[in-house]
Amino acid sequence: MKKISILGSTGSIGTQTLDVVAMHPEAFEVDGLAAGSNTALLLEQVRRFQPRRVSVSTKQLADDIRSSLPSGVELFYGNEGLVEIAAGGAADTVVTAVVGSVGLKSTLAAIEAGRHIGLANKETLVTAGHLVTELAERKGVKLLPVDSEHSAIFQCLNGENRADVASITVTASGGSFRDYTRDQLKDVTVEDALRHPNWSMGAKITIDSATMVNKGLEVIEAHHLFGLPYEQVNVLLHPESIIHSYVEFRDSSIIAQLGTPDMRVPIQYALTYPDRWSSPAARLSLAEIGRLTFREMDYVRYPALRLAIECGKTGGTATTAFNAANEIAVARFLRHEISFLRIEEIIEEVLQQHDNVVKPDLEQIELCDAAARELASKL
Ligand SMILES: NC(=O)C1=CN([C@@H]2O[C@H](COP(=O)(O)OP(=O)(O)OC[C@H]3O[C@@H](n4cnc5c(N)ncnc54)[C@H](OP(=O)(O)O)[C@@H]3O)[C@@H](O)[C@H]2O)C=CC1
Ligand SMILES: CC(=O)[C@@H](O)[C@H](O)COP(=O)(O)O
Ligand SMILES: [Mn+2]
Repeated sequence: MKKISILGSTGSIGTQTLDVVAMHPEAFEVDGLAAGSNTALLLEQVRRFQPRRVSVSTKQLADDIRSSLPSGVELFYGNEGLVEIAAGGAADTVVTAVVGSVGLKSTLAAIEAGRHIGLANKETLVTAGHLVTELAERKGVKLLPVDSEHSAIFQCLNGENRADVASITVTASGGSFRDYTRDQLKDVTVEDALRHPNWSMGAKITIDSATMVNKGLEVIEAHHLFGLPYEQVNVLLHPESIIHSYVEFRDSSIIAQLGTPDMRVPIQYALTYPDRWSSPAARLSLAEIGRLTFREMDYVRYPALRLAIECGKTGGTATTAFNAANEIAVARFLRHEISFLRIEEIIEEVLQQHDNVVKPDLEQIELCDAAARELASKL
């Protein structure tokens, strides 16, 4: 039995992780679940998966559900609660599926405690990639990618010599507005932006996908996960999201990973690596699809992607500021406070005022994150 804990069990990745657990009850045991505020769903998950430890985002929510929990279940709350679920208990693997850099401390705590990480929470690597990867290396902990593109690259690299890698290419669907001109983006609504053509995901990542910030975060995530310089990380538009990403080797061979868009596949692979188990994901029929299409990435149409890659190349706290500004701007867009195009403007304005710290420690990252959030909230 593999014991797993999930940070963000009530979200898109969290619930799909529990789907994978439910498909293999003989193999997985749920040790801990951390949710934000969806206590109704959390209680349902507690009844079904019988974790020993749970957490919610506030003391009030913890007080609200205390009497509904079976006896013996330990209850925590707040950021300390996330850390408790990540590092306490007895999990072998922690799936990091909270959204945003709020996941950083708990991810570091899980690694410190020697837990392998099923890493969905890409913002953690964007905000403090060097801290996470260095600690994982020191602790001998595996960072197993859940993000579909990174899982694809991870699978393509299986058994390969890293020195033979010429480049990796992260594919991008183009998001909800892939066929819109920049002029047409002026009046788009939150509801339009939340309609991703291929994936059903949480609200924040769906907006990130529409601005192409998601691909920027993923380039930075790939740089940290696979230890490659930015010059060896490419992005390619691929509207069908069938080729999840690929690796080109120095002999010109390309190995790609393909599949129908279903996050249960990369989630399960992170939990069963290096083994492959059966999955209910729809089988891919290339004959039925007939044609896959690709387009050169357009960095003028998607300026936030260019900006993210520039921040990655700058290094230090530039990516921390980028991520924090984006988190605030997306939250404001989702609350209908700003327009869609204002998201990338706010990121750019925050970066213009950012004083970069090279090789920051955790405290410097937290300070930078807070400052960028404050500014992005005011702009
Ligand atoms: N969805 C997808 O297909 C993919 C997602 N990812 C990444 O995975 C991560 C999760 O995304 P997704 O599942 O879509 O997001 P969702 O918004 O669907 O879920 C987020 C989860 O985090 C919880 N949460 C939010 N804030 C807190 C907090 N302060 N304390 C504790 N828990 C909190 C939410 O709880 P509650 O709902 O109870 O408030 C929820 O369980 C993101 O980093 C995303 O970029 C990567 C690849 C694909
Ligand atoms: C499922 C997944 O991994 C998402 O990150 C997805 O890739 C979003 O798609 P695009 O950002 O390519 O639109
Ligand atoms: Mn992805």
